[in-house]
Amino acid sequence: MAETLLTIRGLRLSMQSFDGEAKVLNGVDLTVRRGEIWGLVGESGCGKSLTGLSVSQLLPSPPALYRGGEILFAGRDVLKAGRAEMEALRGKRIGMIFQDPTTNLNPAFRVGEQLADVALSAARHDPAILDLPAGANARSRRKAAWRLAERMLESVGIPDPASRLTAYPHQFSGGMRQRVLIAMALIGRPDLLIADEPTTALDVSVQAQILQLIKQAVAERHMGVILTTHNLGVVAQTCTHVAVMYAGNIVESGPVRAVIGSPAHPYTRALLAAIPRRDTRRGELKGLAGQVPDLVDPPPGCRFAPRCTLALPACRAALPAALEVGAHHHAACIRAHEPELLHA
Ligand SMILES: Nc1ncnc2c1ncn2[C@@H]1O[C@H](COP(=O)(O)OP(=O)(O)OP(=O)(O)O)[C@@H](O)[C@H]1O
Repeated sequence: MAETLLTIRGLRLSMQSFDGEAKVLNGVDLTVRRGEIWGLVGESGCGKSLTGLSVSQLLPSPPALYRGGEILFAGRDVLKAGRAEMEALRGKRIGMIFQDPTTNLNPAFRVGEQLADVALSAARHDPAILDLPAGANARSRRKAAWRLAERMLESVGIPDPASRLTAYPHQFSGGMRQRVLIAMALIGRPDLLIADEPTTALDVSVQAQILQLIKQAVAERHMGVILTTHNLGVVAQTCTHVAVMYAGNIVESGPVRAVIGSPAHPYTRALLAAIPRRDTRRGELKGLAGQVPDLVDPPPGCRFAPRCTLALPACRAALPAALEVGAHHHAACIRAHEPELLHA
């Protein structure tokens, strides 16, 4: 089995708000190995982004308050890592791509400068990135970083990369800016890539190209990826594994084929049933009946129980444990072993 990169165990996170403490992650467990692309999927507000932001430790505290659990990466619990250590991990071993490329590129600087800066910062932790002899001076380091930036732009399919390095972000289309951000996230050769809704703002054909780039990067570099998305079509097309989140819990997880082909949790089944067949953005989640619960005062036991047509009194008594329903396939539902019922 491939090397484990990330283990999240029992992660509990609260966010302070005017109404009180919202219990936004309620014991999240997730393991990512090299070569795996994990889709984190679920309705808006279920905790997908906060899971990714917790791994990269990008949430200010307050409002974020970690109430338990651990996030093991590179032999370290990142919840206990200091600021400098986290900056080193983010610069080098964890790459990140976010939904809106405009907010992550500085409009005042040329794209090449921004890429070269990231390369130089990553090279502080891994000098091999610049492929220079030891003791190279600052000028040669800057030149090498610029050359690397050009190669990275080329690798993400930006035509005429040498001249594009001197352009400003506003001179790129949305899809091209997202490619630049992928280049930026990959330039430090990360082991883990966290891509938070990387294609939501893009049109369907550009979306497919960007997802293909992520798949290609995984094949070439053998990274692990966490990809958050509302779109089960994106998961089916891109991911090797999927974790379905509901109100701060992973309710079902496993290989994509198993989860989408034989969903064992009523929430996963409801999500799949809610995909409109003729939608051009196939796989986009539409609203389900009922609402995601208030997380300041969440329902006891299974948080999906108030919306679940199969709920029993026992579902409201305790948070259900994840049951194995197939090879590496788990569902946190006390009725997960009742296939006749679930497939009724
Ligand atoms: N800065 C914050 N302060 C208070 N609550 C927050 C903050 N950020 C997120 N939350 C709450 O935490 C919960 C989970 O948010 P998160 O952004 O992880 O959801 P998500 O599944 O990524 O949703 P989306 O798909 O809309 O991005 C939501 O109820 C949200 O309102």
